[in-house]
Amino acid sequence: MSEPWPKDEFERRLRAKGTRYHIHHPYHQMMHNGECTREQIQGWVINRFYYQISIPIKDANLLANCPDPDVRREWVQRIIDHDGAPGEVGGIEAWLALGEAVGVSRDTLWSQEQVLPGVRFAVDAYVNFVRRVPWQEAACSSLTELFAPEIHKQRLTGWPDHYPWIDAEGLSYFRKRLSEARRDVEHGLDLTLAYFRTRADQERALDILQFKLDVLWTMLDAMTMAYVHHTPPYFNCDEAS
Ligand SMILES: O=C(O)c1cc(C(=O)O)c2c(n1)C(=O)C(=O)c1cc(C(=O)O)[nH]c1-2
Repeated sequence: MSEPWPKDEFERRLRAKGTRYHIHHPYHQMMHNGECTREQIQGWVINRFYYQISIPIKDANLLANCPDPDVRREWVQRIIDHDGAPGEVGGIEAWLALGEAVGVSRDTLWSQEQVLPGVRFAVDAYVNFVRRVPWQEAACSSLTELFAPEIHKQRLTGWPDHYPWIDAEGLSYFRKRLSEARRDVEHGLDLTLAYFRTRADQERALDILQFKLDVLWTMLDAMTMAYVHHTPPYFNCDEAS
């Protein structure tokens, strides 16, 4: 059997997975290059809302499987980050404001009527994965956040120039996530480096991270089919045909 990688090499291999992050997906590149139509931006915001509201449910499932109070005390902050607290706007509320800034009402977002089947399947696969695996594997699956600060930064710097019709106030979600993602990923990475010790474990961790990268990538594939190629099934397609 192969020797385990030293921690720094294991971490390097996890970080190397960034080449498969959805920042490189053509839909994301279009968005970043200012090539998206209003409908394509709106479609992304509508579909990503399903991810946003599923994240706290995913984290509640991890907590439900975790017997360690120290980990739970730290992890529960992720739910509060999204749901908010007295005097503190949460991520879900910030995403609703993003919706309004791009011309999508709160009711439309909450209705989930325009969530594409492929997006729903991908997000549900993530929540169900976390529900059924040991909590340490669930923690590892959050590590795509290693690569998230860069993508949030890109939006904060690029969108005001490319999409002046979007009220800049609406971008506060991305600002908020910059610091939260950095903190979360430190915790998630420490847990992962400590738990996955044998070479087989470490390879399993890389597979888990790849699964999560695939979730994010697949969401954008579904959006590409609907909003770039106008391929059914998507919201309104009956009327369009
Ligand atoms: O906008 C993005 O590209 C992006 C990516 C990710 C990610 O990498 O999973 C998350 C988020 N945003 C995000 O806002 C967020 O709250 C979040 C939580 C998690 C997670 O897996 O627990 N990922 C992400």
